[in-house]
Amino acid sequence: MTTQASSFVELRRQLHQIPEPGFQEFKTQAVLLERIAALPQEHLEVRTWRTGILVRVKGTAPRRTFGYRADMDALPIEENTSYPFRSQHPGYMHACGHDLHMAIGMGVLSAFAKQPMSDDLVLVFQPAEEGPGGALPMLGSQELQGMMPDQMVALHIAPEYPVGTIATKPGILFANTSELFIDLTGKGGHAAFPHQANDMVVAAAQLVGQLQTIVARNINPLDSVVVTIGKIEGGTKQNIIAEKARLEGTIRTMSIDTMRRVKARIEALVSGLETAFDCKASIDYGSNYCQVYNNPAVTEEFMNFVRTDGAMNLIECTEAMTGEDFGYFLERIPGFMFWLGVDTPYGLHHASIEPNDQAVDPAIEVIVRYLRWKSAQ
Ligand SMILES: CC(=O)N[C@@H](CCC[C@H](N)C(=O)O)C(=O)O
Repeated sequence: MTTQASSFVELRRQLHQIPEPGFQEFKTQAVLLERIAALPQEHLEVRTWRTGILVRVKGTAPRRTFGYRADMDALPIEENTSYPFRSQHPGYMHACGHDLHMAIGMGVLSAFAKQPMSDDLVLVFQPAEEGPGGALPMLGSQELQGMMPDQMVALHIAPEYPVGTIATKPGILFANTSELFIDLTGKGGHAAFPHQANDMVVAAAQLVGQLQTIVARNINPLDSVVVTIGKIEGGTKQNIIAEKARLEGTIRTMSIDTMRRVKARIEALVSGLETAFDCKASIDYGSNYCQVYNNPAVTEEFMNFVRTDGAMNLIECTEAMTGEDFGYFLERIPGFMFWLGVDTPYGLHHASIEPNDQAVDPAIEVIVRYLRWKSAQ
């Protein structure tokens, strides 16, 4: 879609071309800061935190602070879209919609910079959502102190819904997550003498199969768990037995208790593998995100607002096994996250995902109307 782009759609397309991984969003930060500098400055207070940005828009008679968060980082994916504005950074792509999230955030910020509401607004541009997680350290930062919102909102694009759709629910929306890194060390050797070596490619292959038994055999079928291995590395050449292998994955659960159970099973299987293959194994759980829990009262109020407002179609959705470190904001601050329809056949994290950015302007407008309405309460 390249017809008649609004200023915020243009921004989305500009950001789409410069995808950067977590805590390396330098160009992204510079583009956003330049846009912020072009806004009327009299009500703004701008701070940076690492590669993130915090902007307070002072209200006309503030009683509260409303927060809006947009994440900034991209994924290590080689883009395969038909976009004329595709990624200029080989091996990186905005495949999770953070380019749209930031453009919508900038639209919300622009509206209030030009015409503040009575309460304060804090726009949070947050790095490193895909990993290692920017929300938790940002929440503990000096820069956010004194700007802490009383209520938080964020959105995530949803490929499966048409443009003009908002989907959310009270209570749990996204899962608890834990990254998973398993390193295996055996004994390398000549491909022709397997009895003199200890092959970590075979061990890794077995472990991938065994890990699938956790969901199938150890978890109550009425509970929901994901164990995904997204990457395997091992060996150096086709005729050398691999001394080392590494598995990288993620665990998703609906409760902390189940997360503990899954990790205990992984540890038991890995320990068994060490015995079975006479190898050494180590497990690293990387970064962990808490669930995204939508405050029921605030979410229901928002859902009623969207129904009454009538500009967008509201769907009460079910929870998903996605993760989001926005959960850490919601752990401390009442608020909610919602899905925004962008109507594309490819899913999140797919190299061919082409979110329809005609969703950007209606999203800005509904969020601005909602915040003005809330501030008038
Ligand atoms: C919305 C979304 O896709 N979020 C990511 C969050 C990743 C968390 C962490 N790096 C992990 O992989 O566990 C997701 O994959 O759900």
